[in-house]
Amino acid sequence: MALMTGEQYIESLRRLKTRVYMFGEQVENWVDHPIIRPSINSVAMTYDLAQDPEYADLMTAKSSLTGKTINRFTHLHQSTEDLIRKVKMQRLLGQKTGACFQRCVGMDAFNAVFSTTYELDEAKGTKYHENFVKFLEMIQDEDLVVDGAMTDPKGDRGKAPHAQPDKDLFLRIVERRPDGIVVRGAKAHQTGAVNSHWHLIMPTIAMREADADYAVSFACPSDAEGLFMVYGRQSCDTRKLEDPCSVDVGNNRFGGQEALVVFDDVFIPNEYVFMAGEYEFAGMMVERFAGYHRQSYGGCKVGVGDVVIGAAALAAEYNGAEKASHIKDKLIEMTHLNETLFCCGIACSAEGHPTKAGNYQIDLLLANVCKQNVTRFPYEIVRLAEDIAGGLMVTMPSQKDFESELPAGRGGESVGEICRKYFATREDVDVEDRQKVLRLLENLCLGTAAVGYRTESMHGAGSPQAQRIMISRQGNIQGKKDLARAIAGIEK
Ligand SMILES: Cc1cc2nc3c(=O)[nH]c(=O)nc-3n(C[C@H](O)[C@H](O)[C@H](O)COP(=O)(O)OP(=O)(O)OC[C@H]3O[C@@H](n4cnc5c(N)ncnc54)[C@H](O)[C@@H]3O)c2cc1C
Repeated sequence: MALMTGEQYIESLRRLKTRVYMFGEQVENWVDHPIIRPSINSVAMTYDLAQDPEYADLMTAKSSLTGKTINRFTHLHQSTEDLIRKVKMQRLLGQKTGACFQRCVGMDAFNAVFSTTYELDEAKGTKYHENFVKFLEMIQDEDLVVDGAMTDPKGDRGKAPHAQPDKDLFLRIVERRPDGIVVRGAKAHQTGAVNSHWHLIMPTIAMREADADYAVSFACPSDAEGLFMVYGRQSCDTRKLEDPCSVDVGNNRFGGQEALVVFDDVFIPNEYVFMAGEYEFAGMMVERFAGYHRQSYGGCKVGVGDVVIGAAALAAEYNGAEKASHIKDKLIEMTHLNETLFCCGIACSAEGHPTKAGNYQIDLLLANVCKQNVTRFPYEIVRLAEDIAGGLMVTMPSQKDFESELPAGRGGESVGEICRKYFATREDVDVEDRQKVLRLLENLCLGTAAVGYRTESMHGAGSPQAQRIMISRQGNIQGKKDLARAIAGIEK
């Protein structure tokens, strides 16, 4: 199989025996569950767009491993052009779904594990790179989705993994066998975990010798024995249970998803192990994955930002306020912020360079600057969108009220007629269209999609301080002091 369709992807999930819990119960048919399905639809879009000749250049690539045409989400970047196409592909997906489409974390993990295992083997004489290449060839050939799993629960943030009172708060090796390892622990906040075929696990922080059992990287199928997931709630998620087709949901087709992934003594055969105790290389893997993922946000958040800006512009138009100079200026500001993020995504890609293993890596300083801006600008874009939208975005009666035929008015007008009368704006604007756009904005600013657009912008790929540490390391203040000395005529 070269490229799957969205429908084939959804059918492939039905064949997995993935164990999922939600609201305290095991979910049997999670593929069709109204809360989960929109996130599956978002991933399906990564398949459907790859089938469309219009997007072939962005969505597909020639595999550096097999020479076959593959989905770009499984590709090892071969050039700065590849890195740029990745960011453009992510913007496209954000525009088409208005949500998190979840497949980026796996792609970022592939590229980080590929280059790190190469250098690890070079230093230690191990065979992890060979293992990883075989694994990735299978993923590319079968066009599978892989959860990129880095974040451990971490317990007491002031203590190293081995010093935690509960040793499972960082994922670790609990047994070494001749044919593989047994792992125990969990990965938290895992994007797209439930609808992934495989998980690619990486350590969450740089480690010392005492943490060697925690320096572990491996791949594992979603339905492995001992693996299960607890689905994460999102704001307003149960609206999908009330009626998945209601205008109140805001985005009926697409969404994102996170879960706690638990490894309750899972056996990993040697062929899927990519690091097992080489703690000196944990930091390299973390830094590379984080770098790629910080680049990613210069694409996906920008695409969703395009939808926020478009919705705000429509809300202004429906209100009859679109010609006001301050509204125009606010839309300009939103666009300026959004395009600044895109500039950062493109810049760190254009300044990329090859790794020893041959795939391309982004410029680390610029990727961290990109993500640092992402921790701020979507919040300002959302603030301006809420300003333009007006209060009805959060006070609007339900779709059921708009449809109610219950007489309420003096003259027998129904609740629905009353709602349509008082929430009408321009004569040529359908009240339902106004409802739809305000609910979409609510979804993006405060509802299920805000998980991806706001809080993931803050913490995903690392909280803001993590980028500031990298910026301080990469910023070359010493070199800048030399420049100043030279211009000022100060001798060293
Ligand atoms: C929507 C969403 C999707 C995500 N998807 C994924 C995914 O697919 N894969 C994945 O691996 N991860 C994922 N993450 C996890 C993300 O990388 C983490 O949220 C992030 O690294 C922060 O970790 P935390 O949430 O545990 O926050 P915390 O570690 O609790 O951080 C909270 C605050 O405490 C500070 N802090 C924490 N520890 C220290 C310390 N030792 N010293 C000083 N300050 C400290 C932080 O800087 C921050 O300000 C996702 C997160 C979100 C919100």
